[in-house]
Amino acid sequence: MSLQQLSANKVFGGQHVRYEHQSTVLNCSMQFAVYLPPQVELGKPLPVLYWLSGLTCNDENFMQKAGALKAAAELGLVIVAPDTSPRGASVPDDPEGAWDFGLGAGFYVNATQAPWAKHYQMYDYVVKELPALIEKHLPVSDKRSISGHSMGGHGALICALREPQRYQSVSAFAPVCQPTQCPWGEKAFSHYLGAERETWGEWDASVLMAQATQHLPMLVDQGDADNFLVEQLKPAALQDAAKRAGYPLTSRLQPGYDHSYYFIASFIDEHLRFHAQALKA
Ligand SMILES: N[C@@H](CCC(=O)N[C@@H](CSC=O)C(=O)NCC(=O)O)C(=O)O
Repeated sequence: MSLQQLSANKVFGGQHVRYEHQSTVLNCSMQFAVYLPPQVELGKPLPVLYWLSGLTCNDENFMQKAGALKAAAELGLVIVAPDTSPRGASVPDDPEGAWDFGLGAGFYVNATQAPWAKHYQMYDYVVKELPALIEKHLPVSDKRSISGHSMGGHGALICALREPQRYQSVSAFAPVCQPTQCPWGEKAFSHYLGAERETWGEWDASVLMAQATQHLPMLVDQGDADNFLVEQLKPAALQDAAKRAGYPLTSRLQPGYDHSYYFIASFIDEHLRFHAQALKA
């Protein structure tokens, strides 16, 4: 597995670098972005925060809009931002070109159904293949945390709940908390996973949390002026599951904030400090 560098920009004393590589699990070429803080110069492997973006995003949205890099530079955190789906002419998309399914909307699950299963294996990509690549080629340690927004918040939660041993902490902005019970999730899961709804629970954070035995530090922020809050996001489902499971969830409702990157930019420093503490413990 090799990496091809696409671009590099100095920022806050570190480097923002974009790479391309051939993904074995996704059967296509993929691009991702990395922020390497100035502390890489000291020669000690650094911990990594994986950021999973939401619907319609690629590796660029977070790096350009979240305002995270100054705090990452101060904290000595590497940030890795993958794309949100497999890409390329051979990858199937929503037949009607809708933005909530297909390209830009991989939902971080491993699809089981044709024609999606050949490429849409985003869970294995972000949990296994990409970290292995990063840890082979970049100056990082195997200390990982994970965060994300909306569809990517769902992704971060399910990665941490399914394989807590791989992460030190997890956080999310406006995550899709119960994808088995909301229109975005029902559309994606019925295509990627098939009609048998009983199989969907293994990809639903609220279901997984109710069964969780290993707990990680978990922080969730949600804006109360988010236009997707009631129909798609359902934070109460996650809060109820946490209560039932005794999971130490910090879930905050932030007054006046919407679903945009302005919301993420307002709280990203707190999330980075939260992860830095867990990664250095
Ligand atoms: N394309 C839609 C809006 C889609 C949208 O709001 N995407 C969010 C994530 S939503 C859940 O996963 C996002 O992060 N967009 C990228 C950005 O840079 O803002 C529309 O046009 O309304």
